[in-house]
Amino acid sequence: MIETLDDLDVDGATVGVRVDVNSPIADDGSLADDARLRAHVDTLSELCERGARVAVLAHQGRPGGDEFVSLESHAARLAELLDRPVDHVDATFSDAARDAVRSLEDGDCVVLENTRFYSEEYMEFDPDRAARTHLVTGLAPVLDAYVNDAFAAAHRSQPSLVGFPRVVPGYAGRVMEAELDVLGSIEETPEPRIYALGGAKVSDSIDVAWSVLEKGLADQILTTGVVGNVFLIADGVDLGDDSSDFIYDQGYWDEIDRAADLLDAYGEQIALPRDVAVSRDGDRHEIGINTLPPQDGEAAMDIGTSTLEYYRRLLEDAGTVILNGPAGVFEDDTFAHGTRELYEAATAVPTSIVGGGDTASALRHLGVDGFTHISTGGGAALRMLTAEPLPAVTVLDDESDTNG
Ligand SMILES: Nc1ncnc2c1ncn2[C@@H]1O[C@H](COP(=O)(O)OP(=O)(O)OP(=O)(O)O)[C@@H](O)[C@H]1O
Ligand SMILES: O=C(O)[C@H](O)COP(=O)(O)O
Repeated sequence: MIETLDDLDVDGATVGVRVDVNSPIADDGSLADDARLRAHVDTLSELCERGARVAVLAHQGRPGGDEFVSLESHAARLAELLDRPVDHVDATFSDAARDAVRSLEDGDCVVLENTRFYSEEYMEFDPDRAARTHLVTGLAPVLDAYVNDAFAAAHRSQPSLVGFPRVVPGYAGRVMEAELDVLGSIEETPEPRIYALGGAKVSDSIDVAWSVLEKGLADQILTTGVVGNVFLIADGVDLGDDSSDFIYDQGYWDEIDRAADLLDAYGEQIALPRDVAVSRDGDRHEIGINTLPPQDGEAAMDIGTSTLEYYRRLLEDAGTVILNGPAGVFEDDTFAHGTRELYEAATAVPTSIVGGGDTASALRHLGVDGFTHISTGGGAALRMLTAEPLPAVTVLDDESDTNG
């Protein structure tokens, strides 16, 4: 049983709080979206109000990427959201970091620097080895407790996620608790259970499809987005050179064979698009599967109206729907229709769960709400939706008996 903030004697304790505020970054280096920061406000406010001294740990971006930046602007935004001063220190486990943490008063909060500025944090370790990294051995001596609220990163076994609970009593924060409550009991959600898999991460979606069909978790899979296009090609549909080239360029050509194997094994449970939308003379133009391929220069950018009608009918009988990935290129208004309508229809299902950080921001952008649960996690949510354990959760669970 994982311990939560309810089990933590907070008053005057110095608490390291791992959050996931990995966010889109604008060209000028500022935060382009604060949704992930907002998600952690409850945990951080509660700890500060209960008198903890809070040291926030987080990563941002990946080494070498455009979004690999300091957490300075995250700290400034957190100060606004928490309505209290939040300092930023440009160190994570050095003397400067320890001094900043030691000088906290009850209710104070400091954001330490991007954990991934240190190479070990971008490696995966087992928890014992992670506990011996510089990050953990450097910072743990000034912490009385460790709270993991970073559900969206819990599929990574990186030091700041799995190392601390080995050496400091570990607890789940409020985001982690809520996510585990919903996603940890997928098997108990009402049946029939439909998984709607779209977006562009084709290999991840095929992994999920295999796993949930094999385990009997899914009664039906609805395919959309690039995932749907790959399944159509696997089923022998000629989507034309533009869609095929796109799939090839994205490195997903081999996935067509995996999709074909899946169709052989579970074809009756996998629904494929019945039409697609392309851009013709600057307008949306829908083409039925039987009249494909499209003209040169036309790629399948969205599911069409017949597909939506078909999928809506299937959703009418569902007890649970689990959605991941947009149904089309939702960033372009012309092709946002499929995503908006499919997700809208899903809100009428008794239990509707959305996995995926990018999907969540798409829904905000499209103004669709009313789901039972929208996960803060992308990869982490996908892994839980297949009922697979997350390393950062497993270690909290393993250590909970030894918490003081
Ligand atoms: N038919 C299509 N052709 C090309 N791109 C598409 C198509 N359908 C969807 N996409 C693209 O897929 C992208 C989103 O896919 P992705 O798999 O990253 O979503 P996600 O699951 O929400 O991500 P995350 O798991 O990070 O939350 C969008 O940028 C969208 O434009
Ligand atoms: O955005 C995410 O999915 C998490 O923050 C994990 O980031 P990563 O995929 O770079 O490890």
